[in-house]
Amino acid sequence: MDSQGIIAQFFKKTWLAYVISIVLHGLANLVHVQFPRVLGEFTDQLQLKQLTWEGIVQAGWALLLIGVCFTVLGGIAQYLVMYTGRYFEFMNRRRLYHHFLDLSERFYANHGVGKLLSYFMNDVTAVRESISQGINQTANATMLLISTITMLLMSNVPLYLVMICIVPLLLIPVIVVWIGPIIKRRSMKVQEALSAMTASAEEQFAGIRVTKTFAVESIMNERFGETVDTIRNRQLRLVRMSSLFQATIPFLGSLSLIVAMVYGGYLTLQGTITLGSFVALTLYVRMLMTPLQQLGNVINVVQRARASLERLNALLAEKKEIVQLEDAKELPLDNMSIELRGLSFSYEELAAEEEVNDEERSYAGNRHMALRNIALSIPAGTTLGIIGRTGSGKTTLMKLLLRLYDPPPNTIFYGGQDIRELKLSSLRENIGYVPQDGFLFSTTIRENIAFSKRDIEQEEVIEAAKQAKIYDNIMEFPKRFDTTLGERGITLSGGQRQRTSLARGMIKKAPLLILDDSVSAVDSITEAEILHNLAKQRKGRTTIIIANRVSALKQADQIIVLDQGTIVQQGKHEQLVQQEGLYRTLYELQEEGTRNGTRDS
Ligand SMILES: Nc1ncnc2c1ncn2[C@@H]1O[C@H](COP(=O)(O)OP(=O)(O)OP(=O)(O)O)[C@@H](O)[C@H]1O
Repeated sequence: MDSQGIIAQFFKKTWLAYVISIVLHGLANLVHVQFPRVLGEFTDQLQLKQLTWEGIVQAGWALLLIGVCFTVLGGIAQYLVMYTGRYFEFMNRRRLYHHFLDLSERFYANHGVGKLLSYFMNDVTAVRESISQGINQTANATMLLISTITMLLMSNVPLYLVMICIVPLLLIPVIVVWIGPIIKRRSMKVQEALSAMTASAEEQFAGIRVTKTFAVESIMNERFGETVDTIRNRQLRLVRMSSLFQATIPFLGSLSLIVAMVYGGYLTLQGTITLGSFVALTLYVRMLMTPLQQLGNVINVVQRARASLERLNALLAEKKEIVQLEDAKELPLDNMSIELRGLSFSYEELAAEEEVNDEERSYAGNRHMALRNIALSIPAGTTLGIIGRTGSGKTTLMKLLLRLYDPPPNTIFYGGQDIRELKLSSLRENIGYVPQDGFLFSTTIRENIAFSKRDIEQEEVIEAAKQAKIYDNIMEFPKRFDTTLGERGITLSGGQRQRTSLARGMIKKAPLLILDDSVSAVDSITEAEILHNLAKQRKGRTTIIIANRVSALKQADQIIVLDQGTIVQQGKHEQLVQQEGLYRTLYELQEEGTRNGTRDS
């Protein structure tokens, strides 16, 4: 999307409001520029001693009428633009959120939440301000400029005097061209610093417990202070430039006024122009200063907003990494067998498709492979167990099965169909995935469990809670299933959170269920009960269980052992414990641990 993208779409919807507002601004200013004319005529009549009491009252009413009309028309025009500006925020925050939902796992792995919040808050607001203020003030200032100059030319003031008075104003475009880009650059730096601060604040709040338990408040305070200092320094640099710019424009206006006073005064003394013309001239030149100041302000704000607009457009131009084919197919639910053929994967993006130099190419060749040449068949309705050291690629394999990252073509098949040819919604709706760190939303327990099926019967929610062995805990909470979690409610323990998340996965009764180390935080007895319930519920359905404890995998139809992204052992529990290797080592260590634990107690 080009940099006009956001703005063009917005004006397409709101142009009428802006047209009305500009017309109203025009009318308001046409009325406003009558002010010097009325005063000029008043002065002439006063000097010629032709002024009567009725004349004074009439001039008073005329000025009052001018003031009221200007206020009402200008006020409505301003309201319209401000109102529409708020609509800009609403429209684009929704649009950004929609776009965020489309972005890939890789994008989120590389961008902190704080940074993304900054787009929502700071950048959208900066653009909105520039649109609202920009349009209001530009419309107002342009109309006032045009009408003031027209009135000046139509007045009795000689043309050469008008031309001499406005010479200093001709310097304005030169200054705009010089300072404008500097303001934009400095603004971009401020937005980046704000973004860094939001990201840092988000991280600091998320890690506040670690900070406190390690008693490193002062270090974190200093670290956060640095981000705030950066903002201050950059903002000061921006403010210095903006102020210089904004002060220069009225200064040039004042120069015009000085020329009008000195030269106009001289011509009045000489009798070349009347006193009324002199008053009108000085008032008109004074009147020119307001629109000039407004235009200076607009240019300032617009330059700042351009920096934000560029950031927003760059974000909106961020492409979806996972793309669904036009003729994508449904997941073959009648055959949920899974086949992995020579699957290798690295998180580092493929540089080969882009123009790269030799050094980068050799780096691409040496990419760290999270998975290497995985070949595996999981017949429909069976249970696969996966075990392996930390960082061996277990979660990566699951993310590829969900197509959160794109696997290479012809490497993952569901029922004989390449995963890349399947509809994303069909794939993900039919897979229940219980991740390691079961994130729960700040809503009720019921809504967390029934996350994918909001209108499901309460009995099913209860059944899922019982199967995941969280039911008894829930019944102890004051509002049971209606208990609110998170910020506004209670905090669950790690084990309770994990089991609630497990219930959320189990209630889906999906053709494929993946448990990614989902029972690690429960004791062995509860683990055995959960696995028993799971085996009953999942009979005839494909299930993948990743675990660090051998005990969780004993019943699996087949088990694979991953090490550094490769399958190093494969078979049933009974076979693997007979073989020399990682599985037996883990088994023996864990059995010994259990025996020691039992003896000690
Ligand atoms: N988003 C990512 N970007 C880059 N590298 C990643 C990313 N996620 C994981 N990795 C790397 O890929 C490798 C495999 O990670 P993975 O999370 O699949 O391991 P795992 O077996 O699930 O580990 P654990 O048991 O500790 O959860 C590791 O070397 C890890 O550092």
